[in-house]
Amino acid sequence: MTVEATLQHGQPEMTKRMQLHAHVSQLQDENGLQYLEIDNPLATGKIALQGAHVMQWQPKFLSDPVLWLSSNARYIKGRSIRGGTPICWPWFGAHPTDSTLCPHGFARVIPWRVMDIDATQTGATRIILEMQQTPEAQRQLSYPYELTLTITIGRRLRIDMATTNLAEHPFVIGEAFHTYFNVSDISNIHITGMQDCVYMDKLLRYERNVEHNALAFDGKEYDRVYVNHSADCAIHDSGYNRIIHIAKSGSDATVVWNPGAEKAGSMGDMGTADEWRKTICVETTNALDNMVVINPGRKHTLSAEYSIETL
Ligand SMILES: O=P(O)(O)OC[C@H]1O[C@H](O)[C@H](O)[C@@H](O)[C@@H]1O
Repeated sequence: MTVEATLQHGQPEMTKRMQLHAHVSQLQDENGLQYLEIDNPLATGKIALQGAHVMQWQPKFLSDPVLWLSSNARYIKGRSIRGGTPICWPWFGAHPTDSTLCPHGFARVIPWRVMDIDATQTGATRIILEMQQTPEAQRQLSYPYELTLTITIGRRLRIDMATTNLAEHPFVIGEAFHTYFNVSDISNIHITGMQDCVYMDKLLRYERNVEHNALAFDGKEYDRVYVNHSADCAIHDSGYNRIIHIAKSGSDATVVWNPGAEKAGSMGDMGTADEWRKTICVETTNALDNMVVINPGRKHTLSAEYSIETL
């Protein structure tokens, strides 16, 4: 299959498969990209090693996936996959001084390597990945650091990203789990946990306002950064009769984004027709007012845990 055909159909063909653990296989696609497929008694999941990108997670007690994955996502070296949980690191949004560098940082398009796989006491699968120090990564950030991601796939999905400063000076990072949740329809949901919080509206030149209500969506683009927001939040979905709970730590901002019809239509990888209506990004973040300073020899961890309550 050619790259063009891959773009059109959204799902690349797998050419190699290798069992790494009782519940984990490693696959390689026709473009040379590697993936992990997880199937344990509690859940199934899929991770792209480019970007340490959780593409799919579905607890076995649920009939609908929790993460949204675009039907025309691109599976190409150096491109981020549209859907799942892209990792934004070491900056969020545009690079502060160099607009030629990858938006949301390079960690989402660099290959990561598997460091360890084990099973937890509850039967979940825990996978530890480390970002590779490729020339492309070094070109964009020259000082020494270590970046690891621990992904735990079970009835809950937990992601912990640890940044260790190996340099002799402090450094500052922006970061996020840019998670695309699967919802029945954007008009069926509301999000709680942001009431009384200050947000910066990216669509109004970062104007600040206070959020008074639960968040609701009318199909127009929505792009807000809730600053100084370290509380948990929840997506209430009256169509799927479920609540997605988002618990977090090491995060002082939350971004909520949906492109709306017009922008989705211009993006090229947001799926066909109204697929954009089936997702909302709720991003566990440190950005803008809440970037993180990491001192030499210190480690900072960003964590999110997603769980589902059926109604
Ligand atoms: O297209 P991407 O680089 O993945 O970014 C997609 C979106 O990510 C975030 O949520 C930002 O707040 C948006 O401004 C941006 O459009």
